[in-house]
Amino acid sequence: MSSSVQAQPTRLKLKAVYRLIVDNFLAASCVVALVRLGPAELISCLRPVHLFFAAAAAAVYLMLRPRAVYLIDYACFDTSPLVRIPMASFIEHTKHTPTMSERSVRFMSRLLARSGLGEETCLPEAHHFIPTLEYCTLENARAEFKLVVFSAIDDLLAKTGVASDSIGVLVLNCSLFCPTPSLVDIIVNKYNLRADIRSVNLSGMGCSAGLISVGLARNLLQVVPRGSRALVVSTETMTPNYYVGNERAMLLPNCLFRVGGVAALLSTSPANARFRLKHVVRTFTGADDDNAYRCVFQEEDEQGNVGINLSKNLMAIAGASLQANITRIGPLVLPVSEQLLFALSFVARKAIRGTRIRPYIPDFSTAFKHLCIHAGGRAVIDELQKRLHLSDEQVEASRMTLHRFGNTSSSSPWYELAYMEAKGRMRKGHRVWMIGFGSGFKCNSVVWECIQPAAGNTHGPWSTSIHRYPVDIPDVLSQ
Ligand SMILES: CC(C)(COP(=O)(O)OP(=O)(O)OC[C@H]1O[C@@H](n2cnc3c(N)ncnc32)[C@H](O)[C@@H]1OP(=O)(O)O)[C@@H](O)C(=O)NCCC(=O)NCCSC(=O)CC(=O)O
Repeated sequence: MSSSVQAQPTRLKLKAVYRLIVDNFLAASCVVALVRLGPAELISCLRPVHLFFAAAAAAVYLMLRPRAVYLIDYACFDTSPLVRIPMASFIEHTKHTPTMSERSVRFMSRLLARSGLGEETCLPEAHHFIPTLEYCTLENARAEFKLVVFSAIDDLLAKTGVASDSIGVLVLNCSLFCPTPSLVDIIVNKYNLRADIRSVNLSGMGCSAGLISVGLARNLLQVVPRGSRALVVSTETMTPNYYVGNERAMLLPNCLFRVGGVAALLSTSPANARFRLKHVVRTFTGADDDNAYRCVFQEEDEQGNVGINLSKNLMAIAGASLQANITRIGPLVLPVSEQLLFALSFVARKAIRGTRIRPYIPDFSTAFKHLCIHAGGRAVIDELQKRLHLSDEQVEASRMTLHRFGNTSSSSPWYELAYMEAKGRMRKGHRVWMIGFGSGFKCNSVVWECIQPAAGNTHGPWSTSIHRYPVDIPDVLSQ
């Protein structure tokens, strides 16, 4: 025991030296070569043709490279205490739902105690009435959507001082509510947006769609006039999604999903921008794997009650899809030293079959300062923490967001970003990794680099509660 504790600092020191050497190898070799050549010899080596090709290559690169995209700002829906659902109220409420058995009520009560959700998460107004299903109307669903999304957009426009008629692109994702006219039409109508706006409404794409929206907005910004603005809205409308049957896998979403939403403003102009978009990486594992495809599945139970069936395999599938995602994002973000170790372990595992060489898990703290992992559920965060060898601090924003807001679907990484900012932990140059998971099965990543941290925690979803966080979250709440 004591020798392993002593070995730990030595190993860390050795790793630091290894990184220093490997990560600076190329730069150091260039400097040595230049010093050995000397300036006179260097100039004599250069011919006009070299300069011509260098200038031509630079010109082609400048013309063809994609435009940089910036995040001007974002605003998360600040959930109102009026629609708060303490656990006791939730359980009391389900007891009055005649189609739910006593066994189901006990099951949900047990799940809630272990879910990692706190007492301040919010459900839409309709879910506070009995019998709930009678209030889950189209009109109430639209009202919930408008409350969440208009509040977030109003905050965003007020924060940025941007006029709504300067928005040229609108991308919205909401998985389970897809009325006609569409949700983007509701926004265009309310804010009197331009007649030539390029608008896209994504539905049925699950919790990872918020990051798909960011990627889509980035792509659309490449083909509209330079400096245009894109409004990205991510939300889930809970009103029509109250499951009243007794299938355990379909009762789970009732316990986990809560109200939330975000509006974010992107642009190809860096003016007043707070973050720069570095990478968007999408991976999809549902093509040849029915388990992955079906692991978040909307369906009817035997009594015809519609709900979302969450498979018990979800954690394993999320882990595998994360593996696919980091294999693609790793080379884009990790320093050479980490990539080399990853490649060596990969080759060793392939070459020496039958031996138990564990795959090398890169140290992502060398690439990112902050992680925003979709707050899908306690077990999902546990799985990711284990897979990526993350510290408690690295998953703090995710656990605290789950505790304070519940699983708000595609907007959850934004509540986590807001958490980090409200804590005053963001600095210029810090890199943020947002990871989203969702039905399909998809794992998507977005990387931001901070240009300008938030001025303070006077406004936003955490403004009234951040002083109470982080909180200790026991495995099981005493009941
Ligand atoms: C709900 C939990 C907090 C419960 O934690 P526990 O430590 O108690 O876990 P556990 O596995 O022992 O589960 C407790 C009891 O619930 C049952 N149970 C758990 N998961 C179940 C499931 N999917 N279907 C049916 N039953 C299930 C177990 O059998 C057990 O019952 P018994 O005790 O009788 O044996 C955790 O399982 C969790 O976080 N699960 C992940 C939730 C999830 O899938 N989130 C992703 C949402 S989808 C998403 O975010 C993306 C998208 O929608 O696109």
